[in-house]
Amino acid sequence: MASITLDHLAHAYRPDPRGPQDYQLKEINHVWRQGGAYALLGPSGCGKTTLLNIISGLVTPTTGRILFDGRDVTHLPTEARNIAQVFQFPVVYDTMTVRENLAFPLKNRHVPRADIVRRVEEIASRLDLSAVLDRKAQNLTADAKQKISLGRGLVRSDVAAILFDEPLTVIDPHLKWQLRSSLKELHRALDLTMIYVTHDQTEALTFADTVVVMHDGSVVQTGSPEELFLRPAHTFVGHFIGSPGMNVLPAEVRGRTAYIEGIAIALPSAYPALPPGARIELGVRPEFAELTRAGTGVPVKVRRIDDLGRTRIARIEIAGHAAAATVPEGLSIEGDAAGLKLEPGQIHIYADGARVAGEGGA
Ligand SMILES: Nc1ncnc2c1ncn2[C@@H]1O[C@H](COP(=O)(O)OP(=O)(O)OP(=O)(O)O)[C@@H](O)[C@H]1O
Repeated sequence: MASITLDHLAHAYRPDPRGPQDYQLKEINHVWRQGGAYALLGPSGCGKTTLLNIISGLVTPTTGRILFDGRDVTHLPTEARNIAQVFQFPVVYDTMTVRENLAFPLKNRHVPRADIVRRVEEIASRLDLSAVLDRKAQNLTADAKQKISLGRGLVRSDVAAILFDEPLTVIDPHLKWQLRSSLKELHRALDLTMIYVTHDQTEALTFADTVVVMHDGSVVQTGSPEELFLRPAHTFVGHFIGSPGMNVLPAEVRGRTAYIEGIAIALPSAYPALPPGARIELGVRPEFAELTRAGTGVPVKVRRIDDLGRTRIARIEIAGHAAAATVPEGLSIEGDAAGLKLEPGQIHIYADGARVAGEGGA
């Protein structure tokens, strides 16, 4: 196990980068704490795999350093980094049994036989593979093969970190939730540093204690699932996390009031430090925006109401801008006119996408 430090790390695939636009990974400074459960979350093409490959040694960064427990490994090859990796698609030896597959990484490192037996059985049991331990891998389903790949990643106790690159892509949907919780339990039991790359917020939020959100080659926020939900540092995080995502509306802010096309919304704090000329937006999650009767709160137009089972979500317009709100139990709306009540402490103000802290709040 190790803590992994990314020190002023940046990467451009072209050999002669001329400016920020040439970098697929913009400068990152981050410490992956020893024993932490991390997710690296972001849409396709944001740079997740590039960063993972820099950590594992498959890609050498254009600038910056990578340190394992303070030791500079930037120019060390993968084999010298003691990293385990699990990829999207199974990497198993078909002609070996499940037991032999799981034991392989340990045998290679001359781990004592008794330790191999114990560890293989522990990992097999946690991944529900005990019943097939003596079967050849080739006859197993794609799900079982991917579980073997996960097991091969998890079986070593001496690795600096385990990197998972979208490991549940090929797994049948009904098994996914089960494996997600198995991985979480495995993390608790094995005390290893785990970095889980995904574009799926549910996978990231259920697995990780700390989620690193990437957008367009940059880390836009690092925080607990709760922080990402309650205080999105960037409008992208607000959109990307949550279902539906945060409402982001163009606004003007004067004193403790925001105006959306002239409609006043009271704010809990003032924002004297908003940069002049910046694009100002108000962000509020649908969970903190409640539909009310027409004539109360902010006037809105209701486009439709979606019944999601446990909750109802109204698709609304605020001064012509699309938004979503929660419909409280028992509220019935006649026609398309309604009101909107916002929870003041859950309103955020953004300048050019970045959250601005208010001043003098309650
Ligand atoms: N070998 C390469 N040469 C040039 N550009 C590359 C190379 N590999 C990736 N890129 C580019 O770098 C950017 C980041 O890609 P990367 O694969 O790291 O993103 P990602 O978030 O992992 O996406 P995905 O989930 O689709 O793999 C993309 O614009 C991609 O086209």
